[in-house]
Amino acid sequence: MQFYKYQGTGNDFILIDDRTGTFPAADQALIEQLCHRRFGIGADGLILLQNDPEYDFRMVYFNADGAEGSMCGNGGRCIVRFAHDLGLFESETRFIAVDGEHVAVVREDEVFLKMIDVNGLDQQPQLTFLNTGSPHVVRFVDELESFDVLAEGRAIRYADAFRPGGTNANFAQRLTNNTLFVRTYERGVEDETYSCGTGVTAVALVAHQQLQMPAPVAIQTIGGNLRVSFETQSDGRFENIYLIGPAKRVFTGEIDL
Ligand SMILES: N[C@@H](CCC[C@H](N)C(=O)O)C(=O)O
Repeated sequence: MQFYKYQGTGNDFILIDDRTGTFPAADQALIEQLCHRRFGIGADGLILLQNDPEYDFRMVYFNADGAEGSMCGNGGRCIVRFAHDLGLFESETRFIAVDGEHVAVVREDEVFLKMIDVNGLDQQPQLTFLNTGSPHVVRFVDELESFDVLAEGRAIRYADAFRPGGTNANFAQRLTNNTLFVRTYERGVEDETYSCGTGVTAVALVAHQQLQMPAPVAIQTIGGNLRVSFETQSDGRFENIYLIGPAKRVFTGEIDL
């Protein structure tokens, strides 16, 4: 079976053209092994591109632990680039994912991915919880470079308050008027990743609400730079949220099943 490796700001994924619907998607051990960085191809997740009667394609996303995940923003940008590389659309596409419909535009190196609307933020002492397609905690810290994202992220990810599903955990530091540095502990990878698309989206919305940061918010991650644009409604809702940044094919190969 042929696979394609893509990355979006260092969040890396195995992409499979599963328009035949023959990939063994229920085999969690296989997906975990393919994502393993010693025994497999190595990736933060695996994504199937499947047919859908009403959309250009369907995105099915699995975390590196082999379980089906909630929405992946960087993976969404990568599958849009993949579908574009396969010739499924010219510049604008409409696809369906676990959290609903998405539209996206490819413009040179960048993919502009429309995210789901966000209804509100749950402000708790020292942190904020919200769902941008995946569940995210946002916490602002000083000295993010030297912050222990693994230990602090894991503690939030498994905290009683977020059981049973758990949450992803993002740590952010303001750099300029509209720029943030963000590091993320990802549920399902159970480690810090180089970037998390739904995570930086969550951070941008919280930064707008709590730090009055203007849109678009620019985000630096370990793996590169992203932008998040959005519109705010008087009732506190966020609409027309776009995650913007590069997504690239890295290599392709054969899986021995
Ligand atoms: N890397 C992703 C987030 C993927 C979802 C997450 N790990 C989960 O299932 O909670 C992104 O770019 O959004």
